[in-house]
Amino acid sequence: MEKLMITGGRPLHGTVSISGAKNSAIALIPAAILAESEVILDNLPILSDVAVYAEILEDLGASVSREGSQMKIDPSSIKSIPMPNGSVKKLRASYYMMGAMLGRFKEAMIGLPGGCNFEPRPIDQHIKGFEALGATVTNEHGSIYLHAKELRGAKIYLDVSSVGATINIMLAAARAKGSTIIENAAKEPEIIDVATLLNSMGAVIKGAGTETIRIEGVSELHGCRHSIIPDRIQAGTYMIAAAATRGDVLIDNVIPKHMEAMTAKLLEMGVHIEELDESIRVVGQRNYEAVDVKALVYPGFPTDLQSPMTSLLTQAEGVSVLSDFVYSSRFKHVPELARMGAKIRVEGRSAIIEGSKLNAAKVKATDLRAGAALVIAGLTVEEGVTEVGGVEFIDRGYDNIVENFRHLGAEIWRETE
Ligand SMILES: CC(=O)N[C@H]1[C@@H](OP(=O)(O)OP(=O)(O)OC[C@H]2O[C@@H](n3ccc(=O)[nH]c3=O)[C@H](O)[C@@H]2O)O[C@H](CO)[C@@H](O)[C@@H]1O
Ligand SMILES: C=C(OP(=O)(O)O)C(=O)O
Repeated sequence: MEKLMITGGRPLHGTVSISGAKNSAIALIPAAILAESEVILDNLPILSDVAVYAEILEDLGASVSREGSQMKIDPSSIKSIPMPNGSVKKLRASYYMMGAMLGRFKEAMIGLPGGCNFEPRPIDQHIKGFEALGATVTNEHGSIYLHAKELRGAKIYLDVSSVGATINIMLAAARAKGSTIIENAAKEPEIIDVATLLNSMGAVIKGAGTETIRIEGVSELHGCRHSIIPDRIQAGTYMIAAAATRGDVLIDNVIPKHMEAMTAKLLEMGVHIEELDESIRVVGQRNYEAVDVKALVYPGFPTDLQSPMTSLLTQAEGVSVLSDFVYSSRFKHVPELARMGAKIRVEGRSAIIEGSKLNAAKVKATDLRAGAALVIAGLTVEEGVTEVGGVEFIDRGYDNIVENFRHLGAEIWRETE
């Protein structure tokens, strides 16, 4: 097991280039199995979740090769094989194999997904969508069995605008007979990215990025080449780290429009921000104002930046209230930050954060973004060494995190426990 060691107190300076988005990559890779020929993905991040997804496809007989940030997937010899255990248990997004296999083979057997379990994460809306398309879905001994004689387009109203359910239904509906309409669809940029790939493969999808998505099913999809959008959550994490260390960092290869909720909150706190075409410069200040943050679905403040933001708010003067309206109890980072001297109490779906100086401590990440929060907290500590365990969670979602922070002047390194 590895841990990160951090000697903080150094303002971050320089430029960091953001890789492709995890939450796009791990939907685009399964989407590729809907094609009959090779799909090439560019700007792929180097993450453990991506490596695990490549394994899943290889286990099914696809040919997958990777060179740097490019992955070539030839799904022509893929087979329908049950996947009750193994790699599918290692990540959350293995649920996309349900929609992709259903679209391609009209059947699938997949173990319930793993990944970050900061609270119960139901998949009832995914199942409701598959059933509406004509599939029979059963849950037996921890695996989901899906089968359809034929997939037929349907009108599906999502009770919650779920990212995963929206994408999963798009995957299955792309090769169903007739039209599908998803109402109350999620609007996250990664959904547009998946629709763009599917349309380049020959699918007919309109409205991705709005609450109504229309899909005209087609009988066959072909290979194509696609470049993945930048990771807005990694970008937001570096913006927060720059502000927290009172540094001056240019975050490059971002889509500033995707960062609006983050940028607005930093400006409200008193952080200096310059927005350029494909980059954002964050200049930290000595004093920050306490603010209230509400994590919501896109274009609201992202829940995935809620934990890193908690660490920054410990550096503000006064009391901030951070509420998560997507995941009501995503606060496993709070007791760990408390070990570092943070004054935070959780009430219902809110964390109430009082500004305070943090101290070095031995802490443990229990999920990906909790890990990012602890690294940021460690970077602000002026004396001593902070030890962050649970690095395997951080490696799920941060491409080259140690090298990137070192390049920005941080003293951070890996050690084996
Ligand atoms: C692989 C991936 O892209 N993960 C992201 C995706 O997760 P994921 O797709 O799992 O998250 P959802 O958008 O589905 O979840 C949003 C909310 O809907 C609820 N819900 C969801 C599905 C369902 O069938 N029933 C239900 O009740 C969830 O419990 C949660 O409260 O979006 C989340 C919210 O932006 C992010 O935190 C994750 O990083
Ligand atoms: C929760 C996250 O990811 P996943 O849904 O893949 O667990 C995340 O990226 O913060």
